[in-house]
Amino acid sequence: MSHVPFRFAFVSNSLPVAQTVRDYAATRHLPMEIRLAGMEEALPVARALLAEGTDVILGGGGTGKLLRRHLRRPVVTIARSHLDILEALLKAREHADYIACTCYGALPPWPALFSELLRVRLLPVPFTTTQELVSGISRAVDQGVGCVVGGGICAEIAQAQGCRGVVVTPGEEALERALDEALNIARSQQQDREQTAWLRGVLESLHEGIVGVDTDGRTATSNRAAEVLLEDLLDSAGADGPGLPESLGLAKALKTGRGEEGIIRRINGRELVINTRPILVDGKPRGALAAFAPAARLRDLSRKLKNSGRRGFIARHNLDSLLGASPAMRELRLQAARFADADAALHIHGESGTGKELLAHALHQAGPRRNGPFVALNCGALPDSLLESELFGYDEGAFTGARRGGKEGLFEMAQDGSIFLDEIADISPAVQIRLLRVLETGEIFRLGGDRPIAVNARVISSSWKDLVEEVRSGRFRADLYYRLSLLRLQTPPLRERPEDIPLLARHILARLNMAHKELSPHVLGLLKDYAWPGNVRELDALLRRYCLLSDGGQCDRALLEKLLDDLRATQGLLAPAERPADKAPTLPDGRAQGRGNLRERLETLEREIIRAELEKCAHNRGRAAKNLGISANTLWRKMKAGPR
Ligand SMILES: Nc1ncnc2c1ncn2[C@@H]1O[C@H](COP(=O)(O)OP(=O)(O)OP(=O)(O)O)[C@@H](O)[C@H]1O
Repeated sequence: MSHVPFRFAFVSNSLPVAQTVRDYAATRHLPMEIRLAGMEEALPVARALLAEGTDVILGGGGTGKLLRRHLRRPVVTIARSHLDILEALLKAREHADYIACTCYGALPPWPALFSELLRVRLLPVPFTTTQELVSGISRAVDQGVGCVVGGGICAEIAQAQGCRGVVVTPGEEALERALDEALNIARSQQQDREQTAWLRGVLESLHEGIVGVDTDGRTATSNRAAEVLLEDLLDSAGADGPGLPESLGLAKALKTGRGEEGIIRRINGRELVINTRPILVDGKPRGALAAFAPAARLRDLSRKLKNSGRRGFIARHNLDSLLGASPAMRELRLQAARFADADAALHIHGESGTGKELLAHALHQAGPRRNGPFVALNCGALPDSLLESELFGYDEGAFTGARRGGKEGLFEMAQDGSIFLDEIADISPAVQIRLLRVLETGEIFRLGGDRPIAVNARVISSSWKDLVEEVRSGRFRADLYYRLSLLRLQTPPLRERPEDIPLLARHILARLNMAHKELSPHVLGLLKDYAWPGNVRELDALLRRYCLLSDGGQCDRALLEKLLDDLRATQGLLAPAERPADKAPTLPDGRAQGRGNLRERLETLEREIIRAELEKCAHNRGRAAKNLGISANTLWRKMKAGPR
């Protein structure tokens, strides 16, 4: 027996009819619950059945019609066919030729026809309540009918009044039709339930809040996200909050029959972006839906999307990229981790190549803006006009050749992220003023634009020049300095932490796919002895050169010595004022100034240094060369060159 997953119930006031229905249902293996109830009790009985999980209610002619009128769920009536009525009339004719026939509701057309056909007198007894049925039958009996034909309990009522009664039981055809209909209804209800479950699943899996209202503005549906976003405006049962359809734009969608996209409203203290659409069934409005999300989340998504298409706007390094086990580097990492969270303007001071930019990336990555863009600009590399248009952007027509539609500046691009301004000490007084204004107001004006644009970017700046010194000498505005350096970090020069050199050297070789290249303790010693005015960048460059020129995996000590000598020879090319790393012996000003071009002056200076060192070492060339970190050969060569 195949299992039918539905529950049916037949509500009737007649036991024989109920038995007929149950017997027939059994032949089709359909479970059928039977409830005997008079017309007055039929409705509460049916409601209780539905509440208990009955899928479809069936009722006899009168009861069925009554239930159909009052229940919101479909009800199947087992309507007796004309054949069933004819059969009952034939049975009644055996006993009487004046017969009453009961009819629920309006008078049907068949009594006249059947009366003529069967050559009997028929008296129709219309009723809608048991009371009417009883009094109708009683009147018919008084009028002399010899038999009462009808459904349900009419036979019992007739018998109670001393008259014969014949019940019209539904025949097979009527039963078959009714049970087919009940099955169809149950199946389509199940499909509806499945569809609803899918829809609910879709609704609940959305991050957007969804609220649907009917044409009266009453909430018809909502999801969990809506409850979270609207809080007490929409309680968990989905009841309406005050004016919710208005604030969500639903009232307008209902009124105009048109939806809208991107409505921005502040509801419950939260800025929401709302899309609405009317719900039309057969072209007629049946309600409206609103889908909404917090504006902040949409901005976040759009920023991520923007960033994914913009290479170079992502911080590539984190605090672990900042190598070094020296106490100075450990302390720097610790402080950086703390400052990253502080989310205030931060200035990094340090010599060239000490990792200021790397640190800026790491600060962004470790801070609350890590999901926002990281935009970097070397301020020293650009002329004023270009620097301003890069930083602040420009409006269309700001200057000849300005791009159509204008251009977003880096401050705008860094929205909700960080902007790294390298070589900040080099910006002109004009740019300093503009930058100060941005930091003070949190707004920028594009070049040629008159509309302030709010910007929210953490400013990280850096400089190898000492900004305090720059302020003192009047080259840098003090007010801007204070704005930029609420927090300060200093990257230590490599010569102050020679213990980091082996680690850095191995890391650089590994990055060059040269991890197999050995560095003997002697070579590492040479590296540690060198002053590294160009810091880690210089170490990086030297090792690159070393890898290019040396062959095999062995440590080529001679080559490294030569490369270091070459470095020393070119060291002087950096003017001392621009090379804070170079804390080499200073000489009386007059001699340092010298004469000739820069190279000649530097050579003079170099010879002075060597001479001073030789004097210090009692003209022991080996010791002097060692102290200066060059080979004895180089020292000899440099002395031989003599003054030109
Ligand atoms: N502590 C460190 N660990 C690993 N790599 C480092 C470290 N410091 C610097 N570097 C590397 O050295 C190079 C120079 O670093 P960076 O550009 O950050 O220095 P900088 O101080 O900003 O230099 P400049 O002032 O000249 O712009 C980069 O390749 C960087 O990865």
